[in-house]
Amino acid sequence: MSLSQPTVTARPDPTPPSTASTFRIDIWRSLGDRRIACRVDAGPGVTALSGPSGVGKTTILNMVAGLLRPDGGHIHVRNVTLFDGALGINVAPEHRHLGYIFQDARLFPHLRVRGNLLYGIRHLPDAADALEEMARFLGIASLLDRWPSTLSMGEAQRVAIGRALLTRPSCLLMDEPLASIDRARRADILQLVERLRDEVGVPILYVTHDLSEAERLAAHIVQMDFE
Ligand SMILES: Nc1ncnc2c1ncn2[C@@H]1O[C@H](COP(=O)(O)OP(=O)(O)OP(=O)(O)O)[C@@H](O)[C@H]1O
Repeated sequence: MSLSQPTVTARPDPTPPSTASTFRIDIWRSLGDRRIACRVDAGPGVTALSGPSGVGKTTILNMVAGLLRPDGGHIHVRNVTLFDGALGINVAPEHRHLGYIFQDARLFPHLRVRGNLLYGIRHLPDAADALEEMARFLGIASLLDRWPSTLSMGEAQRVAIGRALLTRPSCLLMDEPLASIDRARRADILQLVERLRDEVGVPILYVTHDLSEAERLAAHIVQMDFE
C-alpha cells in the first residue's frame, strides 16, 4: 500500500475556486441562543481551527464531517462539494471520505488493535499488507494483538490515526488529539502529526485551543471568536 493520498473522484465542485484550495468552508448554525459560524479558505498542509473553549470548534468539525447539518453555507474539501445549503447538497458522512480523530481515540473496545485497524478495509485485497505498512509507519506493530483497554492514550491515539488513514481519506479532521495525552507523550504525537503532514501529505483540519500548537503545525490558522 502507498501512504500517498488518492485522487478524489466524488461530485465535482459546481463553483470551482480561482486558486486551488483544500478547505473552502463558510458555514453557520444556531445552537440554543448561540450562533456558531466559521470561514476557511486554505491550501494543503495543516489548517488549524483555534479559539477559546466553547467557541464552537468541535461543532464546526462535526459539520464538516456531516454529523451535524449547518443552517446554511457551503463546505468544499479538495474541490468536492460536501454541503451546499443553497443547492440542497448534503453528502452523507460515510460518503465524505474523511478521517475523524477524536480527543479520546474512540477505538472499538470489542476488537483488538488489529481488528480496529482492519475495520473499513477488510474487503480490500491488499488489506493485510496495508495494515503491516501502517503499523510500521506508526510504530505500533508490537501492539496488534492487544485490546484497546490495555493501551496508553498515546498508543490508542496512534491506532485511531492508523484506522482513519487506512481508509485512505481525502483529509483528516483532528479534534484536540493531544487533549487526553500526558504532557510527556505529547511531543511524540505532535511529531507524528508533522510526519502525516510532510511524509503522507494528507491535508488536516486541526482543532486546538492552544495557539502555540497551531503555530507550530499549521500553514493557516483560523481564529474563532464568540459572535
Ligand atoms: N446540542 C447542543 N445544544 C445546545 N448547545 C450546544 C450543543 N452542542 C454544543 N453546544 C454548545 O455550543 C458551544 C460550542 O461547543 P463546542 O464543543 O463546539 O466548542 P469548542 O470550541 O469545541 O469547545 P472546547 O474547546 O471546550 O471543546 C458550547 O457553548 C456548547 O455548550
